[in-house]
Amino acid sequence: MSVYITTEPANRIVDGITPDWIHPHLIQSTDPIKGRQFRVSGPIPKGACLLVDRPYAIIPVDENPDNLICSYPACNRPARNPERNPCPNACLPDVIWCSSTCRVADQVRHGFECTWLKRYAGPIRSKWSEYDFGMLWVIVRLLAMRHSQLHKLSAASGDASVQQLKHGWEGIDSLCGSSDTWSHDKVRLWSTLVKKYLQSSSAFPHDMGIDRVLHLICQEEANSFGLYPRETGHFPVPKPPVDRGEQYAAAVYPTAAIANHSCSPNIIHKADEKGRMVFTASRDIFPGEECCISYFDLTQYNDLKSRRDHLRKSFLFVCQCQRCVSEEPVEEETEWDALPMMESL
Ligand SMILES: C[S@@+](CC[C@H](N)C(=O)[O-])C[C@H]1O[C@@H](n2cnc3c(N)ncnc32)[C@H](O)[C@@H]1O
Repeated sequence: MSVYITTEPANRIVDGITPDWIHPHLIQSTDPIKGRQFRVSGPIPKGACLLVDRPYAIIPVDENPDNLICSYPACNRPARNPERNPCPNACLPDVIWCSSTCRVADQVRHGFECTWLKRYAGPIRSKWSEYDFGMLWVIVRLLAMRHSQLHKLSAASGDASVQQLKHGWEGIDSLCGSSDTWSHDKVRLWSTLVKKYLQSSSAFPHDMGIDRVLHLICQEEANSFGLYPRETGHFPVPKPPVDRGEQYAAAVYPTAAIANHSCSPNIIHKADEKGRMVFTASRDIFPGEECCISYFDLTQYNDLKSRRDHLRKSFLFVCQCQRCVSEEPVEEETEWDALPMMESL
């Protein structure tokens, strides 16, 4: 196993980003091909928790009412109890709080998305697709969260604990993703959707230009996580294989998004009861090693071609993880002696 020793200080990772828990040995560095990455500066035993990151935006994607989650970001628990509260403005049945306390505490953030949801959710779902609606709603929730953070900052300027809140948006701002990565057709579609539904207006009052919102979509598409009932990333795949189940939510995490993919990951990931993304070491990890998750369910794709094809199609990159690189067919060396001699001119 190759081990890369980094000299970066362990606290570098918290620059501008404040997850709920980050292991002191988890650091951020940069790979020339993959971009930002997680490494460890000290040994990590199997089973250790490396990261607990709060979603900056989360939406339910499952129509099953049992899978709806409380909209208040400080809660985000499954809202299964009979006392759950819908929006008084009836903006969208998927918007629910687990209690009136959460609904009241979430007024500023939800107020930002409520009119937009009421006006556009139905038309977008019927004219475009459920996927397009979900993507736009995540963008609206990212901007709603930013709006509520700015609101809290201005209401309590000078309070150090509140100052930390601004870091969440800085994490979102620094996510990778650009329109060059995506096909012209995709970018044209997103551009149409932005102009039609996400321009600043009385229904959606934000301070960003069309190009910045389009860029935010590119970032969201490259970095959002699906949430599943079971863990992703056990490797080697257990026998018999256990899949991760049906997706129930989608979310964007400012810090967890730094994790690159590997087809032989050393981290398993799963959201906890509050929608927070939890990274756990699936084996001992040595100082200097990169920490990777698996972006897909490893029980579904086995050989090099199917893994790389899936990643190229769904995530638009050619996987350069250790497993893929080691499984690449070795190019046969030309046996010059076996070739007929060429006549020289
Ligand atoms: C969620 S981001 C991960 C963090 C990213 N490296 C950054 O700089 O912010 C996903 C992007 O990282 C890169 N990436 C992740 N895993 C990779 C891998 N196994 N091989 C090549 N590129 C990878 C790809 O550019 C991909 O679009």
